[in-house]
Amino acid sequence: MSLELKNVRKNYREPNGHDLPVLDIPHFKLETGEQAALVGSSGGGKTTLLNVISGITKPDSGEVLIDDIEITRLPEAGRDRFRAERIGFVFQTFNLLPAFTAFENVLLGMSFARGKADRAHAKQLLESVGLGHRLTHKPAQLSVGEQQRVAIARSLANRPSLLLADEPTASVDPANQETILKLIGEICREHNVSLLLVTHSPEIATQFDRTIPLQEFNKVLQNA
Ligand SMILES: Nc1ncnc2c1ncn2[C@@H]1O[C@H](COP(=O)(O)OP(=O)(O)OP(=O)(O)O)[C@@H](O)[C@H]1O
Repeated sequence: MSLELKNVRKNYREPNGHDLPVLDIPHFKLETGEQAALVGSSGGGKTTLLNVISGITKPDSGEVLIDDIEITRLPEAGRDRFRAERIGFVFQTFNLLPAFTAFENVLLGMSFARGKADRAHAKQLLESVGLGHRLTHKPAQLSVGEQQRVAIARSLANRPSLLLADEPTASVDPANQETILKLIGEICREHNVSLLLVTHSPEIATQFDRTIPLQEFNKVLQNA
């Protein structure tokens, strides 16, 4: 899946009524199958950018094109459907459902968009993140690194073509960070998924094909 942003701007309204510019992106492109890490400091607009790309937040102006479909033109329900069917997410806090097993968490990730759960695919995903022997464990019975691996398996449950990862190793201890990053990279390659990862850590970013400082293409940060 290719992703392109053109002249995307987003301001927030501050409690005092002033506008707070967060994004002003003349152009950004992620090619099909590419893996890129965006690096930016806290408050630089990383989460806002991911929300704009996935259609959760509408920019004030500009275009977001995914495989040449202008998602910024879709109505909210259309953006929700597009996101559910085509985009996977990995979060800093894993957002697993505590009452369900690893296997059920992955199954639940797929049922919303596709209408039917593919049990064999869920099992295969958990096996490919090294958790074939932990299918019936609940999140509290898994280590933190294993929980993140379940979340990675779940993020690909709907066979998305773009994976957005927001600080995916922030809750994982340093020894496991590299393993998790490698795993995300490998599983995206294996399933032909484009990857956009955001992080505040330049060290994490260097592990990907392309490292892009947010300030390089977000003019708000250049003018700050
Ligand atoms: N709904 C909102 N209303 C007003 N201001 C907001 C809103 N959401 C975010 N902001 C502000 O916009 C800026 C960018 O926020 P954002 O969450 O995108 O940054 P970030 O780079 O993801 O930060 P962090 O790494 O700390 O999570 C911050 O200064 C934040 O305070």
